[in-house]
Amino acid sequence: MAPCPKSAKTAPSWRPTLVTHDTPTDPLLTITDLEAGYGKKPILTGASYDVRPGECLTLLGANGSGKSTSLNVICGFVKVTAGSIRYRGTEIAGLAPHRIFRHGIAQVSQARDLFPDLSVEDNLRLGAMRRGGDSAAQTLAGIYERFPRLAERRKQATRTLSGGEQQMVAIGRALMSRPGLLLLDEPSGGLSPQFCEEVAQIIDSLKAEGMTLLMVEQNLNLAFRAADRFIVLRDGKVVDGGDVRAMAGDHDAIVRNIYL
Ligand SMILES: Nc1ncnc2c1ncn2[C@@H]1O[C@H](COP(=O)(O)OP(=O)(O)OP(=O)(O)O)[C@@H](O)[C@H]1O
Repeated sequence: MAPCPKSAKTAPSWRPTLVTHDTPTDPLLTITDLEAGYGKKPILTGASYDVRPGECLTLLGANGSGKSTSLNVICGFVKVTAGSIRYRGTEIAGLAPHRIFRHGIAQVSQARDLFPDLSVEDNLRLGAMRRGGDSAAQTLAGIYERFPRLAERRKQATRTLSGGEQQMVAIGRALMSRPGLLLLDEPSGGLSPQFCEEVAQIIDSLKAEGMTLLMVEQNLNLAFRAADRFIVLRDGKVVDGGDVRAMAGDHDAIVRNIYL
């Protein structure tokens, strides 16, 4: 096992603020009867679920069940054909992606979507576009405290970083916007066991700081370690779900439900 990475143990100066609501139990995100797809091909066919403040909800499901599509719909990259997406009580279904981003939803996509020829710092700064000025500089300092490895490579072209380091840039860039809801699509995808552990520790620290997370993750060890609750998508609908701790480690039952 690789030594514990320094980056995940270092306490950052910036921490996400806990969201505040009129009622503490209000969901942060409420998805109701959501339908979406590509052209005439329906993918989500009436999905309903919510994400509560400060929790990590993991979307599970077989390949092609619509997990990534769900995140892309929430961000406005895939058009909603029916149903509702309410974030902090405001309807965001149908808004353009930049407006949804301004509402405080940031995504780390599977492809990471970094600008390979830009420096690490320039990629990070792009994440602060919804804000600016001194607070962006302060947040950048916090990101470097959280990821010292990126501080060392701040002037380096992003394409020259390892896959794991690029994932840190992608997560760091999303955090630069100080999101109220962070969407993570396969954060451990294609990473070595050492970086998977590092990603798991990053998620642990974000959760400890009160960040709300909606995650798609095929690595079930990571999914169940990070998640408070899970839902299972099948044929574009939610067919199962529950509290991870209540499963008391009986993850096989969930896996059977996903794949059989
Ligand atoms: N841009 C697109 N155009 C057309 N079809 C698409 C597009 N993106 C995804 N699909 C299709 O939508 C379905 C759901 O894809 P999605 O990526 O949401 O699944 P997933 O559950 O995340 O799968 P995986 O676990 O394999 O990543 C798949 O059949 C896929 O081929």
